Amino acid sequence: MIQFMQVSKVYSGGFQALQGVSFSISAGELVFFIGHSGAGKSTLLKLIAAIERPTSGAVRVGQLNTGTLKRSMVPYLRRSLGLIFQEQNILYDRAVLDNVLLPLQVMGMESKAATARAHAALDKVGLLRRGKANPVSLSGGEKQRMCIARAVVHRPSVLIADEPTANLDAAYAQEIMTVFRSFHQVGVTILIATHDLTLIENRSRVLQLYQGKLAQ
Ligand SMILES: Nc1ncnc2c1ncn2[C@@H]1O[C@H](COP(=O)(O)OP(=O)(O)OP(=O)(O)O)[C@@H](O)[C@H]1O
Repeated sequence: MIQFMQVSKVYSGGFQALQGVSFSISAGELVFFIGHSGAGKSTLLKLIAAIERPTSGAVRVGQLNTGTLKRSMVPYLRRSLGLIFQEQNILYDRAVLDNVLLPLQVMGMESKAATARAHAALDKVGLLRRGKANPVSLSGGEKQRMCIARAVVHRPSVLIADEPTANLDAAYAQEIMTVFRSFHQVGVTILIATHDLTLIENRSRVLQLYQGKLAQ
């Protein structure tokens, strides 16, 4: 359901971040992307979400070609995706619940249904009782779980996380992985870029990037 066909990405300054990358991921897989800093992991995830566009080759997500997708269709693509990127965009002037509600409000969901969904999302990440708290009062691990709740509140079929455990100690990192595994168990496709090899279980699928190319 996610397919990269000979994908290359050259940024406007001329830097080649990805070169001839091809792979496919089936619905319901859990895949880790690893590789050195600057290997192209974030770029690859951004191409899936049409945050960046490929310079050549094709990226398919379901029926959509994200490289050629019209701007007006990008929200439609994003509805099937939950995004957890390093720039977290947490709103510190709003409560945890309101941060999680935001994507549903943007989608125009009616308030009662949206609140029920947001509570359910907070429950899944173990933060139901922190809904009224200000995000400032959350620990690093709790903030990251709030971001996961916000990313899944619209029930995406694919969850994309870029370094979701960066800056977290080992216990918090394992908590975050437990949350991801629980979504994986109910059929969500999970893509995680990480430097932290301890997150990866033996049976997991791992795609390694080296200088913009997929290592074989
Ligand atoms: N918007 C941009 N403009 C120009 N160059 C960029 C841009 N974004 C990323 N790059 C460059 O592309 C290369 C790949 O970056 P990317 O963020 O995809 O790597 P990464 O594997 O995710 O690295 P890290 O693990 O450090 O996050 C880097 O050398 C980076 O400097």
